[in-house]
Amino acid sequence: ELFTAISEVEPLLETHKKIIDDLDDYIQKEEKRLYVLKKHLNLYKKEHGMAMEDIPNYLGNPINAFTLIKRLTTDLDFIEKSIKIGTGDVKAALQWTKKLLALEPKHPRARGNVPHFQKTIAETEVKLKRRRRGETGEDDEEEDSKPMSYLSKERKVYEALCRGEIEIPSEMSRRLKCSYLTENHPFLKLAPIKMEQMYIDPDIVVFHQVLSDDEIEHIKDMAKPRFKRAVVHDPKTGELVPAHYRISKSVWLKDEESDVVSRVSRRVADFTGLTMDTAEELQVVNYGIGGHYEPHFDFARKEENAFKKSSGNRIATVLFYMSEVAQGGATVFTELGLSVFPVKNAAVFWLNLHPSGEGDIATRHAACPVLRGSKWVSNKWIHQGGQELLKPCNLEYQQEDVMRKIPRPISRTSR
Ligand SMILES: O=C(O)CCC(=O)C(=O)O
Ligand SMILES: [Fe+2]
Repeated sequence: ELFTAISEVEPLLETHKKIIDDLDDYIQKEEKRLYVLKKHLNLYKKEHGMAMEDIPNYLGNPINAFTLIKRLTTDLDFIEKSIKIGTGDVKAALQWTKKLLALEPKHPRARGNVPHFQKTIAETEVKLKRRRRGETGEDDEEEDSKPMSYLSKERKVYEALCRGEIEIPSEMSRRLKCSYLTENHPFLKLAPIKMEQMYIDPDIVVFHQVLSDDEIEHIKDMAKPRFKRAVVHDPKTGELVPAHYRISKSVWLKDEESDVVSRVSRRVADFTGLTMDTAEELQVVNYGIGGHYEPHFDFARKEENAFKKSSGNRIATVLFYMSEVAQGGATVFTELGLSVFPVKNAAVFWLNLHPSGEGDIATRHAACPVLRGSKWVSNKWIHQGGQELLKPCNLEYQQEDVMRKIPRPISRTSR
């Protein structure tokens, strides 16, 4: 009978409508995705055309060099992701395939697809996790042992400090002084060093004009042919390894290699009042565009093996600025909210350890990415060994992980 037959077909129109809506929705999403991909393709084509017209001129512009690298790394990740989205929602596909198998357990395509979908989901999750870790610059163990909120908060502070958006409290900046350093060595009575306080407790100071242009050129010339990718101490093994969170090239120069290098060491001893007998060699570092060193401590944590073989922990850091940086490249202290922008010929100095010898976690710092230009620094890490008679110690036990209030109250007697 015609009538009954039509009544049974009628509900199919609902399915028909749903298919129209779903297809419509799918096509719209695909069109949007293709539009974004086409936009990227056109940009790639345009930039490539411009680059081929005059390659040295194109790559000589740091913005072009930087965006080329960016297009081939982070942008490509994004493109890959949006192409993958085009192949469907893998999690939903897995769910539907499982439902199909419940009805039709022997369906050969469905059975074959399940492991394939599971593999794709697992791979995507590993990639996401790796990307998250890359952002923090921490390794697995540290990431697991610290709440994510601490690291993401630090990241925000780090980025804001790099942009120069955070100022130290006015109560602190009012107390900061510039002076001539004449103590520590008779030589300084003749040629005092200009000292600028940047922060009080922990004390961070900048010594101005402590390297001459000629000395800088000499050190750079020695370093250039010997540069290697910079490394860090692996917290577990103490071995030196490359790390994604430290991007630069570096080299170590010995005092014996050149009069300039040994003169620099002597000068550090003069203006810090500390012995260089146990100090590390002079490390020279060059950061290109995008080069950086994410937040870290210069001292070894208790659980680390870094300085087991050398004379104690890194009591102090002297960081010489051997260039200005056109844009970016500040040294920032994430616990203090302090940015130090490189000034050529100057050196920034701070103590990494409390008087008790415990690591001072307020000294956590980072080198911001260079946006334009190139950044040259060199540093001298001074160790505890041999400082016993030069630096008064303190029996007060200051635990490494106890965060003292910052800014810390400044005692009257010590200032
Ligand atoms: O380059 C800088 O500004 C800081 C470098 C640094 O923190 C380091 O090498 O340990
Ligand atoms: Fe450092």
